[in-house]
Amino acid sequence: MMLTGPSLWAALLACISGLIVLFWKLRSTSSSQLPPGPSPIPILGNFGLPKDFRTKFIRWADQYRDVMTVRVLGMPLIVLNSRRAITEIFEKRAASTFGRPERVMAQELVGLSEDAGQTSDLKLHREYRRLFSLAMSPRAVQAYAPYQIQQFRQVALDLLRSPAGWEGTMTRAVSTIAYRVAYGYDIKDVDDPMLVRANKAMQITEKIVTPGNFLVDVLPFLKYLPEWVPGADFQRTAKVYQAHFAETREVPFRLVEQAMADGTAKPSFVATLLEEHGAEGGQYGKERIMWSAASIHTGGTDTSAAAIHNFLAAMVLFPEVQSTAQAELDRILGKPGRGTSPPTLEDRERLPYCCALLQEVLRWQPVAPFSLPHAMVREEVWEGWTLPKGVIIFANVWAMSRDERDFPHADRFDPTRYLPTASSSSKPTFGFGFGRRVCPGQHLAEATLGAAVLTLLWALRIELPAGVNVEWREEYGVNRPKWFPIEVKERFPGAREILRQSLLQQQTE
Ligand code: HEM
Repeated sequence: MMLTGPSLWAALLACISGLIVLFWKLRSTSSSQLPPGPSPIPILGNFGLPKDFRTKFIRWADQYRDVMTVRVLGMPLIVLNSRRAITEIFEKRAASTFGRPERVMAQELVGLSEDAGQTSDLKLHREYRRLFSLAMSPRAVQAYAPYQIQQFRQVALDLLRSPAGWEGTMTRAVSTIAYRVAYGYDIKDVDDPMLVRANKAMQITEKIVTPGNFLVDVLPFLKYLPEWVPGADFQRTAKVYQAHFAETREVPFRLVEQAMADGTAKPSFVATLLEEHGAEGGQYGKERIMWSAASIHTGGTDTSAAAIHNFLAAMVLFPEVQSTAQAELDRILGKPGRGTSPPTLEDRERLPYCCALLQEVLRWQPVAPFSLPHAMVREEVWEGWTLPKGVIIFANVWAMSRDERDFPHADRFDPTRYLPTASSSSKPTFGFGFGRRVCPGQHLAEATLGAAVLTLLWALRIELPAGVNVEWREEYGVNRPKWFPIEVKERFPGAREILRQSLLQQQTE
């Protein structure tokens, strides 16, 4: 918490008033018909941060079925446990469930209420979604395919040289893709100030959206304290953060403007929108374009990197799946060797097993096991249960990914579940969220994952050293494995040389 030093009177008063507000809210919500749920542990609620919280959420989903209420610090949270509830509540009642939770520090004080992923302002959110649908459509993202492929050819070479560095190598590749897509900017290396600034912005975001880091989120009226009051140092911190976010948005945007003026701009999200709507951004204005471009790095980096880390874990834990995918590559593209070229994203449509493998990565270890929280913007009643205005509501994606009715032997990594057959067309995919908030970067993300899957499987054989276990981080947010050692070999003699040559050739094109 950022309340330190001689803040004590203010804090004490704040705490007492806060508790009154909390209990008042609690009383008023508990009098309505909330969905059933596990009995709350007084004050702490259901989240004593149990080690096995995922198992708990599966058990609760079995017990309470479609929709349940869990309580954190006595406050109710609604959880949707089934596809039926998601269709009925997140999709059919999307206008009521599209909000985001209120976060005083992040949104009001740091100013992220204008952020595409955080705003609950209907008009603003619509504008962002229109910008994304223009410049992130399946067609628009095709322009970035060569660059995505190029990045993963480099990743394959880096893995051969330094397998232990896989986490950083893959994360750097997706950050680089994000900057190229957003601004046409090529990140030079890990010390590139553009990347350092963006990574710091991501760290700040994580800090300010994590519940419990700032007392002002629990006791919102503290936001009225002027910054000179002892203990109100969060006000100064908020200003520093706000300035950092503004710089992160503005510096690369100005570079695109300059490059467009010089006639040297590369294709990018910002360049596309400024070309389409004029230098001032037309009906949207520059500000909206600036904010939406910034969310490509914030929304797309950690998530895409985690999905690729999960892919790597699947390949070493299920080597027979790795072999089957490689057999498909060889059958369709021809035996690799001298005179052949690595796959491109256009090959995806001829490679159903590799595409199914990608979907299975997102099911087997969903990147966001509880998706992102939405908030009710108005009250709804569903099957007799009240979903009150203002309440946080989220999807139990983890339990759905482990539902044996949809996915027999759900812990097994089995791409055949998603092969294009009559029965697989009804298999749920839920890795990218729901309703009006569904991830606008899905097509870009799938192409990035596709580039990783095709390139790495074509060039490399990746294995787990004997006796090594793969474990997952027990976090509520992004789901990814802990670091583990890997062994990486060329899958055929000359793979390294072909990758190098293809990169040289791409540079001259
Ligand atoms: C494998 C990679 C990715 C995964 C698994 C993923 C997943 C998600 C999920 C679960 C949500 C929340 C949806 C909801 O609230 O219902 C989301 C939202 C979002 N994602 Fe992604 N995402 C990925 C990549 C990307 C990329 C590449 C971008 C770049 C444009 C992006 C931009 C966003 C934005 C801006 C939002 C907020 C949308 C809104 O609130 O309206 N994501 N994503």
